[in-house]
Amino acid sequence: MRSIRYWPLWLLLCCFVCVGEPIQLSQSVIKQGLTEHAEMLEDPTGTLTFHDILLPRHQQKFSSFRPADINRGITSNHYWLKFNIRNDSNSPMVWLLTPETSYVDDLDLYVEQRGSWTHQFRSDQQPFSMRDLSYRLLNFRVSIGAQEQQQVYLKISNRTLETVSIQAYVSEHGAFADYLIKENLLFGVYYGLFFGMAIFAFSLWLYSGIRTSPYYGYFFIYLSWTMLMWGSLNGFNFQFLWPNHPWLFNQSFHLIYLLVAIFAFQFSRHLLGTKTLIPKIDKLLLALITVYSIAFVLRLFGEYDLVLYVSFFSLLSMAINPIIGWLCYRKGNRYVIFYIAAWVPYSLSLIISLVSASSGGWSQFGMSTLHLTQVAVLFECIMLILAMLTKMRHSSHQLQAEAELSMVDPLTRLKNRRFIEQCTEELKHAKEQEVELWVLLIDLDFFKRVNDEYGHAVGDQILVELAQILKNECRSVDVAARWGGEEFIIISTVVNHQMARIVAERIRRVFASSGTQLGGKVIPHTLSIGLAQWHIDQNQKFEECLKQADQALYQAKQNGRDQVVSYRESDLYTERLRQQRAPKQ
Ligand SMILES: Nc1nc2c(ncn2[C@@H]2O[C@H](COP(=O)(O)OP(=O)(O)OP(=O)(O)O)[C@@H](O)[C@H]2O)c(=O)[nH]1
Repeated sequence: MRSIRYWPLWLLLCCFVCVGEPIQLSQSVIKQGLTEHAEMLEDPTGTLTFHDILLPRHQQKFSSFRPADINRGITSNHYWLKFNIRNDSNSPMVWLLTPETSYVDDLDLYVEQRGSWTHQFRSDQQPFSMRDLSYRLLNFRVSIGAQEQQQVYLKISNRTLETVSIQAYVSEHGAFADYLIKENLLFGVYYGLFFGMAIFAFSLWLYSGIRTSPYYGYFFIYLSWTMLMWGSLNGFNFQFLWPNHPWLFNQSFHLIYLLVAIFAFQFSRHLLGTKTLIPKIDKLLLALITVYSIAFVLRLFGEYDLVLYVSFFSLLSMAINPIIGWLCYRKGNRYVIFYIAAWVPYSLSLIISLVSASSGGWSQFGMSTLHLTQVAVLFECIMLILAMLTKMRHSSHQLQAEAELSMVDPLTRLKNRRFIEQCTEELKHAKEQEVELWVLLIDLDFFKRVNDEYGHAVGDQILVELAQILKNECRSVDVAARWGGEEFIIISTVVNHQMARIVAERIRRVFASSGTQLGGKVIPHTLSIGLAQWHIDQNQKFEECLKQADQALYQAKQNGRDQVVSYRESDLYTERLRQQRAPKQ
């Protein structure tokens, strides 16, 4: 009671107490920080009232507010700042006060105006519309007369544990309006880039197949939560997304941190393929994802303090991503280089921001390190997109190589049947090129005997030697392939039947004259060839032509082997054969 009785006296006294250099208000004052201008007092119990603060015993506890005092770590203590504002001009002015962070709970402003104190209260528990200025951060608007000095007390308090910055900024109202245009432009570009990347990632996800490239999906979700995280930290979520839901704004921070970490790890697992490359680390990531998911659910059930620490840890734990990238790089994942480049700056700035925010007095820069982290996250996302595109290119090369391999016969290294089936489609274009296409169906004579007599390995060797002869005798425009077993095929683009026969005869002759060496012995061998023209210009199907070549080959075998028979010579014979084999009516 005594203190209240004498408070006008204290008030008078306080007006003369020096609290550092007053802030000289002018049109160049934009976001003037309070360090070096203010004094501060910490109230660990949060019980001091404004009247208590005015008492000499509390006034004595005020100390100058230095940059190292800005970050208070994780706390729910209350803080008082006192400072003076002067308007030396001849006209009245309006000044604004804004805190450094969007997530401070309550602000009380006491301003001494012509001998009496006015009190204003702002809270992030109030709907956004209650703010003086439609601005992403809490704000006060105060008038000051010409040639006037005002003494100001600002109380900063949080209702729950939180990382606390007690920095606040003073701006001249008109100058702030100009500044706001630039700030909005900058944030517009910033979020525009994020939106662009999100749409790009989503499109790539749909384009590359939702199941085949899940990392695009995880990246898209990670990017979306990252955007929301910075939207919350900058205060835009409350301003634009849910202005009438302060509860949601306050609760969303830690939940979003957890979701960012969960999807960053899910994305990393799928992009890097940690499950196969580094299975132990993959299990660690899965364990972290599980812990963060549990924390997420606990917060939904109201657990606060534990989830707060887990959510900060979840952000911090993302700093292991460059190490994971490095481990995968060592295992041969070369496209990971962009992934590492993405995470190194982001991880470093994230560590600096989180450590300085959660351990008071460590940094001189308050929460301004968050700006650095915001730039780093933009760079990170660009690099991650490059990492994904590189992986996609890498995978398509791999697929191409696999596809090519699947069309090669492993024994002879010639193309195989699958290749012929595929390329006959493409060869249909030869129709316009006015060339004749000839199919040579080649079959070794009495090959079973060779296998039985000399063994399968020798049989294989003969097949390889024949393949080499086919490669040598074919031109680059022709296609030679192993059709299956001891049967080979050539599709040749020679000009006429005579030339086709010459090619076929040459193959037959070279093979017959070059017996296979086995020890000091030479194994003789021959082959037969069935030749048929593929009348592609008459829309003849390849299968039909193949049947004709097969009939010619059949006749070559019937005629005693080691010879070339063209379908034109054999057609009458095969027609007869077909009639003989046709079921009787
Ligand atoms: N060594 C080896 N033999 C093969 C391979 N593929 C098929 N063969 C053999 O080729 C032989 C083909 O025998 P057949 O179809 O009876 O024909 P052939 O003995 O050559 O008699 P004709 O064709 O009538 O002259 C079989 O013994 C198959 O085992 C292979 O990749 N390697």
